[in-house]
Amino acid sequence: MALTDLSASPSVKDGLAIIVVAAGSGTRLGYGMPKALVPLAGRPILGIALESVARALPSARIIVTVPAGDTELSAIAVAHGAHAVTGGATRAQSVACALAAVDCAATYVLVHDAARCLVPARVITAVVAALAAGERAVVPVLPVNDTVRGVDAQGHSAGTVDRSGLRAVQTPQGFDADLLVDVNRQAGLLELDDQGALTPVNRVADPEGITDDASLIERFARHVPVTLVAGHDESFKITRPFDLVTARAVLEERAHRAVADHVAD
Ligand SMILES: Nc1ccn([C@@H]2O[C@H](COP(=O)(O)OP(=O)(O)OP(=O)(O)O)[C@@H](O)[C@H]2O)c(=O)n1
Ligand SMILES: C[C@](O)(CO)[C@H](O)COP(=O)(O)O
Repeated sequence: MALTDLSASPSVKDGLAIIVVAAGSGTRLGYGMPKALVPLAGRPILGIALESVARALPSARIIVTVPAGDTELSAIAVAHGAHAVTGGATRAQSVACALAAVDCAATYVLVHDAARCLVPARVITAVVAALAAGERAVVPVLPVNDTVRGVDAQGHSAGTVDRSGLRAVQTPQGFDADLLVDVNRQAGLLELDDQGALTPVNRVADPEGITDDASLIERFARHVPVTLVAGHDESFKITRPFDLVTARAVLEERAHRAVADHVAD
């Protein structure tokens, strides 16, 4: 399918920056290296994530967060035309580090997990299209597939939760750039230094309950609606070892499809 390069459209061009957060340690994956460096079908997760982003947004500026002291992920970022910055102790702090490095010309900022490296282009373009249409905070979501149950302090069931009103949240999440900077400042994740430049604040912990970027909007800019768009099964986050099995299967399926499409042409 030919995709329109939304990042080259007059309303979006020059104004779109995408932050790819890759500074996590990957503890739950258990490879003893940053998750974004773990190979998937012979290529590091970060490289695959950056290719997914570039397929949808060939003209966008990309900022990648990397762990302190890293050289390998930075080299991958630079090889893909992105800019690498050292991230923070938590995901939210890493986003703040990247925001401080986004130049002030940005109108829109997308924040994407490197760990969701197989995100289809159509999800990214749906987020950008919603921003270009005037939405200020956009989140891709999926319905919840399983029955969801609460647990009490003893570990017993506290009853079934009505999942018809629940959605599982993915990335990239898209924002009006000024709004995202503003809520990061209100949350104490960013501040202005003596020269008036945005600087990340080293914190012991994140503000409570802030697990994604849109939570900051809901906490600190309640008047701004968070718009939901359709996510995708293939945007799942590689978190535990079994997710690598799924990711390999997705890549194999895509390779088969590409061969079949080529033969049919
Ligand atoms: N200090 C951090 C923590 C996380 N991330 C990024 O945020 C995304 C989602 O985080 P998660 O899946 O929790 O990654 P890790 O923190 O690496 O995983 P774990 O909790 O298992 O260590 C990942 O792309 C990760 O690299 C980041 O940039 N900086
Ligand atoms: C931001 C996120 O991908 C939304 O689902 C997710 O919350 C990040 O993962 P974490 O395990 O909560 O750090």
